[in-house]
Amino acid sequence: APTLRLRGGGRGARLVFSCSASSSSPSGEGGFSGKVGFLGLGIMGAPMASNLINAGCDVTVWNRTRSKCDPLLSLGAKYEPSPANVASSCDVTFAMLADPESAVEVACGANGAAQGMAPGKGYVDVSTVDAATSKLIGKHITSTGASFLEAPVSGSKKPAEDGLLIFLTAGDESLYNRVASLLDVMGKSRFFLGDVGKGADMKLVVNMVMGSMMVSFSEGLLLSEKVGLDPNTLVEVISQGAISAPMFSLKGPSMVKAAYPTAFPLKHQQKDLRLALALAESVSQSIPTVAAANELYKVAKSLGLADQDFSAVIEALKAKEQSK
Ligand SMILES: NC(=O)C1=CN([C@@H]2O[C@H](COP(=O)(O)OP(=O)(O)OC[C@H]3O[C@@H](n4cnc5c(N)ncnc54)[C@H](OP(=O)(O)O)[C@@H]3O)[C@@H](O)[C@H]2O)C=CC1
Ligand SMILES: O=CC(=O)O
Repeated sequence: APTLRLRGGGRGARLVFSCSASSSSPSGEGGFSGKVGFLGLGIMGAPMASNLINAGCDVTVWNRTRSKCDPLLSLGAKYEPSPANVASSCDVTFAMLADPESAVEVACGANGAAQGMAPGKGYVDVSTVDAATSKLIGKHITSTGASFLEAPVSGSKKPAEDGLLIFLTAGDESLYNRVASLLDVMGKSRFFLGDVGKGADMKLVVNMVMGSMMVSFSEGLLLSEKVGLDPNTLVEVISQGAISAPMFSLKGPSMVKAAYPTAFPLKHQQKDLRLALALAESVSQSIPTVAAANELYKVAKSLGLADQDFSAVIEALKAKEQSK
């Protein structure tokens, strides 16, 4: 059965954490002793790796764009020139990549992590991908004798910086227990959901709800303005009622000003909706609201908003209005 373990653990730099602590729990969890690799230093990967370094872990990093490693190297990280090199020099390697294609390339491609894997090592993929991709990566990793855990995260740039992510893990439970203290540095809670694929599925279901909520919120903001209400007042009213959500309170004020500082890139939200639609189709479930939302994110991408925050989807609605 799925288990939830809440920890007061990761608070990034605010927590003194020993990577070689040796306490253990009945589930086999203990402090992590060994070297940690981190592949992919984008919006999420960089703060997650920083928190591990600040907690005292021995971290080795790699990123396709080499310059993004520099801030981590300044904090004390080591560098290796390929995912294979990171994996072979570390005990456990995390990967935070953009999408299924990049996650597969980094894990299974030329000089990919699988080439540096061996029995006793572990690979933890924290990217948001679909179950089939995760299973493919898991197969490559475990064929080397290493262990595999998928662990996509819920929570955005700020929770990543604050060590307050929610891990949705599945796969090798021994590896889950082995890296528990590392997950607790980067997150506030963790779920172990069973076989590889269940973490990916959970993440896609959560994000399809989030993507649709953002579209609905956007429609409300525009409609309120059009009928002569102050959209800032709408944000305030929503924040006090049953549909209050941190996402609305956080992003609403800047959306009213047509500002979309990127925390969760719109292109990644659209990727998640695309993958969620395929997941629903695999079990013949109709998700018409998500399908409609996905179309709007696609329009937003075509307007050049792919790298803006996903709240910029409101601009696709505005464009529809203008083309009337
Ligand atoms: N941002 C958010 O709020 C959240 C994001 N996520 C998920 O986490 C993952 C990462 O997101 P985020 O950090 O925001 O994304 P970014 O776009 O900021 O970072 C993507 C990372 O993937 C790397 N990458 C992309 N393509 C390739 C490739 N072909 N080969 C090697 N590396 C590649 C990038 O390298 P380079 O620097 O060279 O471009 C970068 O390190 C995504 O799956 C996203 O859906 C999950 C929760 C929250
Ligand atoms: O995947 C995005 C998030 O905010 O969670």
